[in-house]
Amino acid sequence: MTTSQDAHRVIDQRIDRVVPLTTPALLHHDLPLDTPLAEAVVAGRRAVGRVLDRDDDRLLVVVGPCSVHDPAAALEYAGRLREVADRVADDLLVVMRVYFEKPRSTVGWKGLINDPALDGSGDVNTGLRTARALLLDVLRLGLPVGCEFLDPITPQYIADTVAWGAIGARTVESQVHRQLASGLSMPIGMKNRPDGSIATAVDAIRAAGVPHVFPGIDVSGTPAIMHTRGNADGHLVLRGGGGRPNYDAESVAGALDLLRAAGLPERVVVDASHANSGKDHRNQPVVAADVAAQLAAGQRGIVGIMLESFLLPGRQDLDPTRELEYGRSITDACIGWDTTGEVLDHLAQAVRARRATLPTLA
Ligand SMILES: O=C[C@H](O)[C@H](O)COP(=O)(O)O
Ligand SMILES: C=C(OP(=O)(O)O)C(=O)O
Repeated sequence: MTTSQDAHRVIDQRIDRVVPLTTPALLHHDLPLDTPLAEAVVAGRRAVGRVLDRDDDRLLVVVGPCSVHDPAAALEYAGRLREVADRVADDLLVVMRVYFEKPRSTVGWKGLINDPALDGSGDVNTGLRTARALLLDVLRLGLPVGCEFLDPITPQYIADTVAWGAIGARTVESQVHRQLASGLSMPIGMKNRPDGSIATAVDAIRAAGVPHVFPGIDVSGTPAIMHTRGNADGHLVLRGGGGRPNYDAESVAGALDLLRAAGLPERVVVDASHANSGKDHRNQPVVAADVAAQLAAGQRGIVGIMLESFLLPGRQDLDPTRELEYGRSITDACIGWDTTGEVLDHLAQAVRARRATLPTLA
C-alpha cells in the first residue's frame, strides 16, 4: 500500500488544484428534462434516424454557431432558426448545432463547458449548468439539438437532450471516443480525420457499431463499467482535410464506395465548413450549392449537411481587453443570419428537385 509519505511524492505531481465536480444526477435534478421535452428528444432522434435510413427523403441540416459562448445570443439564434425550420420542414430536418466542447489543434478556448467565463478560470460546474439550461431552452423552442461529444464524462450531464451527435475529426481514431459512441443514445456522425483520411472514420463507424465494455461514470457520478449495445446509427461526415475539400461529386462517390466495401449503409453528411470551406465562411454557400446540385441530380447518398452559422458573419478574436461583439463567433467563422436563410431555402429547393427524380417512397 502507498504510504501517505510516498503518496505525497508520487500522486498528482502535476495537478495544481482539485475542485469537486457536481454529479450528473444533481444537474438533472436541478434542470430536469420534463416529459414533453423527453418526448421531443425521442421524436428528434427518431426523425434523424429515419432521414439517415432514407425512410424520410428530407435532408438533415445541422446548423448553428461553431461554438456557444453567449447563451443569450445562441437562444436568439434558436428563436430565428425555429421559424425557418418550420418554413422548410417539408424538405429539411433542421437540427440546431449547439456545440459546447471545442477540440483544439494545439491550444485555445475549449468551449463553454470547460471555461464559461472565457477567461481560463475553468469553472466546469457553471459550464455544465449553463450548457444544460441552454439545451433545455432550445428544446422548449421546438428544435432538436446536435452536439459534439469530446470529453468522455460530459455526456452523462447533457446527452439526454441531444438528438444528433458528432465525434470530431481529431478524436475519430480514438478508441475512447468510439466506445463512447457505441453507448450513446442518438445517431452519431463520424468525421473524417484532419489529414483527409476517410478510412479512419469508416473504421470508427464499424467500431462504434458493436458492443464495448469500458470504464465510465453512471448518472449518479459513480465510477462504473459500461457495457454498451453498439450504435447502429453511425454515419460518415465529410469535412475535407489534408488541404483539400471532399464535398464534390467525385469525393462523395468515393466515400460511398468505401462505405459499401465496408458493408455499411451508403450515406454521408457533408460539412460545409472546416476544410471544406478552407475555414472561410464565404465558401460555405459555395459548398452548399454544390451539394444542392448533387441532390437535384438525384444523389441519394447525401443524407445531410452541416453549416456553421450565427447571427453575424465571420469571427472575432477572444480578446480580454475588448468587449465581444454580440452574435459573432469566437471560434471558426460562421455565415451570418441572412445567408443562412438563403442557403436553407436553396437546399430545400434541391430536395424537392431530388424528390422529383425519384419514385415515391412506400
Ligand atoms: O470547429 C472549431 C475548430 O475548427 C476546432 O475547434 C479546431 O480549431 P483550432 O484548429 O483553431 O484549434
Ligand atoms: C471541431 C469541429 O469539427 P472538426 O472535428 O471537423 O474539425 C467542429 O465541428 O466544431
